[in-house]
Amino acid sequence: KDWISFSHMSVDRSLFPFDSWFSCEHRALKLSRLELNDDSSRFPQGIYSVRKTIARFLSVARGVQCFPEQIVLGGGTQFLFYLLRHLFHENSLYAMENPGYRRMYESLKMERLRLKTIPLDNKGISIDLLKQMNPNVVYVTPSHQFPSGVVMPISRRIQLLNWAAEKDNRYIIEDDYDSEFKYESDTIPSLQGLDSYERVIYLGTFSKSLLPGLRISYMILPQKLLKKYRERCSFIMSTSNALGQLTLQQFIDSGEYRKHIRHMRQVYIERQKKLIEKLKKRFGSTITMHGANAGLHFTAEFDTTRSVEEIANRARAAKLELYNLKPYCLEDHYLYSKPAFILGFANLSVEKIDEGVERLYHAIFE
Ligand SMILES: Cc1ncc(COP(=O)(O)O)c(CN[C@H](CF)CCC(=O)O)c1O
Repeated sequence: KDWISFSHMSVDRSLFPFDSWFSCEHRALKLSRLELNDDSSRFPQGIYSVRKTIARFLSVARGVQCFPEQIVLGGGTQFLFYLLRHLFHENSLYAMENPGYRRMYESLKMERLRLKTIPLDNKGISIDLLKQMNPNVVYVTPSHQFPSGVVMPISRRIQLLNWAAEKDNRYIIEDDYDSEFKYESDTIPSLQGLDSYERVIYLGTFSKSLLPGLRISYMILPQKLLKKYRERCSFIMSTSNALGQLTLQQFIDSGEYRKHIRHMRQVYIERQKKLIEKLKKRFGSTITMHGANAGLHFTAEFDTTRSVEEIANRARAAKLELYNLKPYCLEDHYLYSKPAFILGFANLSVEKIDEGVERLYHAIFE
């Protein structure tokens, strides 16, 4: 039998419109030779016309307000964060959500930055604990908290923005990852679009809406930080390849991007509903699910005496790719009362859902 995947790590490549991507690349190669043969020192922030396309798309899709000049394209969110941290004060205190995105946590630790982790409540990062910790920079994933899946409601977004506006040298890094896919509620506007005090740095990526291998990510700097970026970082050449940028621009401007997102939303919502239905039927009251109304994964706690490790081993033996939440519980705070796992459905076709749930049940209870 072949593997079945609950991985949250990738997208369903079998549904990627390679043909239209290829014709966009062909057009880019034909029409944009000028930008292609310029060395990337001329576009440290990425190709201007590509940034114009992204700015336009973001204002429609996420209510983001920005000029193309504020956008910096980069080969991955972590690299952009590495640039960004050079714009803040030397001894800034950083904070991030717990459970949270371990790769960001490791990036902060590697840079030996002062860092506090802040637990979540049912609306996202705890605003009371944030006020107590009083950091300068807080990193949040409001659209679909990573990994818990909590969608930060407007009320908490306003609290966060008011907190940031209270004092100088307070910034919010909004990582809007996974924001393309919303199911029940309609899209909640980004923090960046609600921010009128220039305190939000917006991080975005095409890794989930297109392909992680593209390595096209972007950040939007408020004017004050843009000025610092140009003073301190403009010697750093662009890390986002020009052909990828120009193909993406054709893909968005031709309407293919909007079409693809609409198609994938249909596909993912059908899988998500079928998966939740099957899990409820099979696990009954032994399963508690969180964060299911957005993104390409949700989390589930299981009322079992079996350990996370043993379940992980049994899943692997049954060829079921399954990630648990321990690696995302930072600083050894295991924030779940029972064994908790990430259930991703981007790589789980509808036909495989029944078998996938059976293997999961076998790994946990049989
Ligand atoms: C919270 C968060 N912000 C950004 C990205 C995207 O970064 P980039 O492709 O470099 O633009 C990810 C990507 N997450 C990966 C795939 F899901 C890895 C998950 C894991 O480390 O478990 C992510 O979780």
